[in-house]
Amino acid sequence: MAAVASATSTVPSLAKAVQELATNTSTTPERYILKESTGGKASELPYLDIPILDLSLLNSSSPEAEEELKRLRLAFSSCGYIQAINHGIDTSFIDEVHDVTRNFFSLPMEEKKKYARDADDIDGYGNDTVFSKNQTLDWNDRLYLNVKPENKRKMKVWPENPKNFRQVLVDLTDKLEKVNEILSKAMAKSLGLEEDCFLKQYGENIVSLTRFNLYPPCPTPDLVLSAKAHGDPSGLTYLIPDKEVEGLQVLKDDQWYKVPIVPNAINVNIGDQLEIMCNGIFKSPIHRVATNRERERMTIAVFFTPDPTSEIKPVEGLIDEKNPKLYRSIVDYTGNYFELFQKGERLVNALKI
Ligand SMILES: O=C(O)CCC(=O)C(=O)O
Ligand SMILES: [Fe+2]
Repeated sequence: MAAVASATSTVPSLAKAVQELATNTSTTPERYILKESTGGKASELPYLDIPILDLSLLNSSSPEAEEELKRLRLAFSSCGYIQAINHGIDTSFIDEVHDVTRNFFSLPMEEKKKYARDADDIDGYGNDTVFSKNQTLDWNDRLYLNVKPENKRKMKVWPENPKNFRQVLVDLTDKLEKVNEILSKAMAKSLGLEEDCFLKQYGENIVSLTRFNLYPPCPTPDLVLSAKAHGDPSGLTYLIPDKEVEGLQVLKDDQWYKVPIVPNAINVNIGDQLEIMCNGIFKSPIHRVATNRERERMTIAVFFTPDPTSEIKPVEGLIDEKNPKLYRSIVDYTGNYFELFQKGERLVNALKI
């Protein structure tokens, strides 16, 4: 699920990867079975009409730029998601990202376990962090890596196999950081604000972490989720979706919707910290990941998050007599997020005034 945790697991991590459990195609271990219904079969849910935004226009002075900024504002304030196209990242590079992800997860288990996360850590290869005995677990294996700032990299869990893995991850982060700058400025402009106002709140050292997700087929898809409902604790989240297999679902007006796959698009969603900075104008969407009986799914989620020492608060320019401040300020949102998440609550809501 969500971006980051300073959480420590109170129960040792699972011995078996979901990938290993998935080789038993008839039963799902009890620990993964949801106690409440998912609200209907994934295949029967409607699609969410997520606006497709041309990022090359946002960054231009063309007459269409103004129109695209309006669409950006509308998208982020209604569903909290966009499908970003013309983002400046070549299809051949996205293919390379998919290839290194697939090649890593296809390695023999002993090889992958060389990069296993420690029980009390978040970085590395593993599965759902276990906090309590009755927690329902997510049907997912993941490789979680802090990339920025550089001194937060735990190189012992950075794969050296496939050979180009590390370089691809660093390049992906650099490319998306540029996109993040363009989008953060465009978001500010779309609200009539000074263009650096969100980026400033990221502070000295922007945090970037990547989560490589593997969602193996699941024998009981209607009873199991690959990621429980959550909002991301990030500023913005960039998801490189699987090219063929859907799974992401978004909650809007109390209804779950499927997110369609748009060729070459990157899904971008508002995280909780940007919702606070925007004083609630842009919404951090609740989303989850469904399982699939037949097909494996792989995604790559890149989170950009403010420096944990930076104070996050609603931007002054959005506050006046008619529009009061709606959230209290917070330092280290991410570090405070997980405690409430485990209780089924949201920190972003707890900060509401
Ligand atoms: O894989 C997906 O579709 C979404 C993953 C996600 O929501 C997350 O990693 O926070
Ligand atoms: Fe997420």
